[in-house]
Amino acid sequence: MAQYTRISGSVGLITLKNPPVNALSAVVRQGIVDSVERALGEPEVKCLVICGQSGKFCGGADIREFGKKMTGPPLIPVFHAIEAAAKPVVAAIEGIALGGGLELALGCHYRIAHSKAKLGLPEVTLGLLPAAAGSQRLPRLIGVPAALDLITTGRHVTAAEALQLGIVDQVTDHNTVDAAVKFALSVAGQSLDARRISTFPCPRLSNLDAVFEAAMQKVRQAARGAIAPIACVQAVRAAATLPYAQGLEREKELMATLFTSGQARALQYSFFAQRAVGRWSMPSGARWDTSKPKPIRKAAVIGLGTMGRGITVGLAQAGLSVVAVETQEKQLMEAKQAVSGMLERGAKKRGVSPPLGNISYSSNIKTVGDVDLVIEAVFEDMALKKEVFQQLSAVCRPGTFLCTNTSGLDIDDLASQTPNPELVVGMHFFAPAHVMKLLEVVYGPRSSPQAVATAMQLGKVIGKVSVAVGNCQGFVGNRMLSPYLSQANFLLEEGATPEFVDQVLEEFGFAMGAFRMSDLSGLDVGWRVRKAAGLVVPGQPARMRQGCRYSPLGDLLCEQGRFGQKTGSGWYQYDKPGSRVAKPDPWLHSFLEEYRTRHGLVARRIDHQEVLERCLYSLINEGFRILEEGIAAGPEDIDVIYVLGYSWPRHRGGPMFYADMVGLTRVLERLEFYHQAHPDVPSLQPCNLLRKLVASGSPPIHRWREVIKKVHSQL
Ligand SMILES: C[C@H](O)[C@H](C)C(=O)SCCNC(=O)CCNC(=O)[C@H](O)C(C)(C)COP(=O)([O-])OP(=O)([O-])OC[C@H]1O[C@@H](n2cnc3c(N)ncnc32)[C@H](O)[C@@H]1OP(=O)([O-])[O-]
Repeated sequence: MAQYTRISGSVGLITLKNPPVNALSAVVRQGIVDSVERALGEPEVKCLVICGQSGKFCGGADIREFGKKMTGPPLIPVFHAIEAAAKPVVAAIEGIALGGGLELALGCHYRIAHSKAKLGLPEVTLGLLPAAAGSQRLPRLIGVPAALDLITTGRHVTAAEALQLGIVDQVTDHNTVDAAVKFALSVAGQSLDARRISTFPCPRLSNLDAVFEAAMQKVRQAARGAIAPIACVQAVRAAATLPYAQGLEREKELMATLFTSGQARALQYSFFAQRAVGRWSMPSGARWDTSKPKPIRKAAVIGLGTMGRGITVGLAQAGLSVVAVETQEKQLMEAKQAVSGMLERGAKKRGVSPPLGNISYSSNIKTVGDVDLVIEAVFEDMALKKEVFQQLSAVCRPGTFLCTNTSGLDIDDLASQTPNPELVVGMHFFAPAHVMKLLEVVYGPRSSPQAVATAMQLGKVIGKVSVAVGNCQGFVGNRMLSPYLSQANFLLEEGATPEFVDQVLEEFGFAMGAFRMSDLSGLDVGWRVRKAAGLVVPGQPARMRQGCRYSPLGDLLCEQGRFGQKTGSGWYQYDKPGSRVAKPDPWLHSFLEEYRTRHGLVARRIDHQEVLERCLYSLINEGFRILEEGIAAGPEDIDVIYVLGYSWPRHRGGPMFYADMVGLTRVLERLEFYHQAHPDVPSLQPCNLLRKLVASGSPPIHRWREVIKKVHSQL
């Protein structure tokens, strides 16, 4: 709702009330209409102030209403009524003014913001564009280049930057409503003709076409197939080239193409999925709201390689006291320098001083005796990790949580090295650890709900989106990646090239296809994992392991020292070791031909559809197995992991959402088709849960948890 009160005798105060972010739901919109009418009708009232309850102005349109039948007054006429008002209307912006919230403020005649407020038009991140005249008013107020930047990126700006850009008229450190009331009284009775933004001419640009061509090129490159950023550029162009009313029509047309698009649904699903994963649960029944986390004030990081350094930076930046341990003196000095550098660069970007004092460095593991939680990040070797856990059990005080950054080793096996396995969980960070948003929190069968709650809470404190998953080889992300990469290798055996497979996957929206990604992370990483799993042993049949098809292509490249970017060659050729520009490698093409001949394989023509379906459906099928086993509680967990950790294109929602969009019947049919052609590839054999979902009429994704619960209760 929107509450109307009269204050200071002649000020009409309208307070938006719709927790948690005062979104512009139908009721709130109607409340604004009624309150503005009332204030304009009361002669005593000389001016109006609009604010939001609980220190938040407005989070925009109510996303929960999207996809439902529209009720209540539409936003544009509401904002026009405010702009047309004969009495000054001042927006008192506290906390947030985002999307429709900022558009409401742009409809007002003046904007006063608190210094801590964040403002922006993030609609593009939801697959939309600012559709309450924001794409027409903002360019008129701040100019085309600045408006293009804010609208195509959706980034939030601080109050200080908003003042500098001209979005707000004043910034205060004090009570914003009081400041707005004082300001409103000071301008009451003055002409408002120069304050109605929709009447402003859009600032002219001598190189208008060049500006828009550059903007369009930039968004097309970054979009990877997303359509909203392109529509955003077109809407701002309308503002720069058309009269306001026509521009508004264009905005409406463009929004209509986006609103019902699959991409908008995928991005809004992703928005809520990232919030839903915080409401975690375990098969034991333990849940986010019944398990109390322990506060972590002091933490330790063991092993200061690339991951350990990033984790240390993340903890220190979040204000924790950190003990950073590296037993190799030389490595310790290098790490200290690297960490300090990362902290200084981060602090400079945020305009704060670097928290260098939060970290103490040591080469002696005995110095972690008084910490609340330890994150082990040593080399990915089980024997070494077990040794570290034994040492930690000896030096840490009782109750210290012991966490490991392993990317797929057995958490419970590590827990067995300690007297308190209930205090052991996995905290799987993604490189670079101080940048990537995702944190996979992995619980073993003996991990306590409090240990999970503590790790999830710590993830939130250091700015991560944490997802709680069960212990299994490769956890969720890497486990699903394995069939995806196997299919990519099998496709090479059958006639495809790395360039073709990668092109198909990058057109789908991945930042990098399977082979460019492997070259980046290093082919030797997977080789070590396969060796540890006993898959690379001389004397085994070349292309079979335990009765299943196996491709030794990656092993053969590693045996020749082709580890990817780091060695200057892998699936692609690079100018020199460390170079990032992948070039097709004639040597690899002849190697593949020779390999096929040696194994009696005949290359055949493989099309886009087959590459996409075999790589993605085998990955999705593994996702269904993970849901069936209860390793992930719901499809949202898997989708958030893939969007934030494995560059699954956000505008496709995630693997499970994509399966829902394609249609489960189709996914099942295609898996059956490919499994029939490749009976020795178990990852193509449709998972029972998928069959059950199809048999129960392929319910929409938000109802899968019910079917999963039923399946678990029958187990
Ligand atoms: C016409 C117009 O042009 C168009 C078409 C539009 O306007 S489109 C809409 C444009 N607006 C946005 O893109 C802003 C989206 N929101 C955010 O970016 C963030 O939420 C936040 C505002 C910066 C707060 O972050 P937070 O970290 O403090 O808390 P939270 O956990 O994120 O959010 C707290 C709770 O609020 C819910 N929530 C947040 N914003 C919401 C919104 N706009 N509508 C409905 N619910 C919303 C959210 O789901 C969560 O619920 P629950 O999980 O507790 O049940």
